[in-house]
Amino acid sequence: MKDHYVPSTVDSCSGGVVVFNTDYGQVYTYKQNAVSRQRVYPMHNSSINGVDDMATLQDLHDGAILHNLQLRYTQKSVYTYIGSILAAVNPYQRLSDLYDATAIERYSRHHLGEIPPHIYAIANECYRSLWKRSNNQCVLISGESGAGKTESTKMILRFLSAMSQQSVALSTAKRASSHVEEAIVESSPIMEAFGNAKTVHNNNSSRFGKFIQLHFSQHGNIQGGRITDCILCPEI
Ligand SMILES: Nc1ncnc2c1ncn2[C@@H]1O[C@H](COP(=O)(O)OP(=O)(O)OP(=O)(O)O)[C@@H](O)[C@H]1O
Repeated sequence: MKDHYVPSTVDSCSGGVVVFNTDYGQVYTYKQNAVSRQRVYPMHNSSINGVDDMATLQDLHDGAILHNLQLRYTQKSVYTYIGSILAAVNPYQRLSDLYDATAIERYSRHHLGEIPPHIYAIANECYRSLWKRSNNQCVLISGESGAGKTESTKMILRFLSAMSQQSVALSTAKRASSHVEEAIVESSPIMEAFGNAKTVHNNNSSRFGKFIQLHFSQHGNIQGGRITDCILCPEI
């Protein structure tokens, strides 16, 4: 309906009264003459079945976006594209196999959009674009407190670290192992120990923003990195 569109089915229409059953279990009853084309829209198939790229949704309103995310969430698909942007819904539980070594391997072999949306696909696109575009690449992660930004950052670092180690293994110009990848991945708990706190929104809330820079060699391995803290949140 107009204030907040919700997916519904017409249950009955008789005696001048229309009864809608929403997909979320509510029942709404309206006088038939109050149900106008401005208030009720037919749902497009893309909204009914759900899409993994919301740029292809044919219904363009908040309700369609929220419904698509909800539909995918119930199917344990927490990632959805909006073109080249990734929307992540925090599952608040470990989803088996979603982030393991097999997933890293799989996403490293596919371009963005070829297989289901994933944070690794964004990391892979970023890594490949370093050479494809011969330019620095940047991933911006934003969301409200507890949305999963810190976890997403760690996933990206994990993926890039794996790519780095792979490139070293493949490189003919072998380098002395400096364990720089491990150092970067393992820096997270140390940063969290100093800068995180329990809040009403998040048990492990970062009370500062992070600008993380990684430096890659021409061979594709991480040579070094830098973490700059910013946007300090003093209130807890
Ligand atoms: N992909 C995920 N899979 C499983 N659990 C997750 C995932 N992302 C986040 N979580 C859970 O949600 C909690 C909050 O996530 P996180 O700390 O990343 O949020 P945040 O956006 O960084 O919050 P803040 O802005 O308060 O620091 C995590 O401690 C973890 O338990």
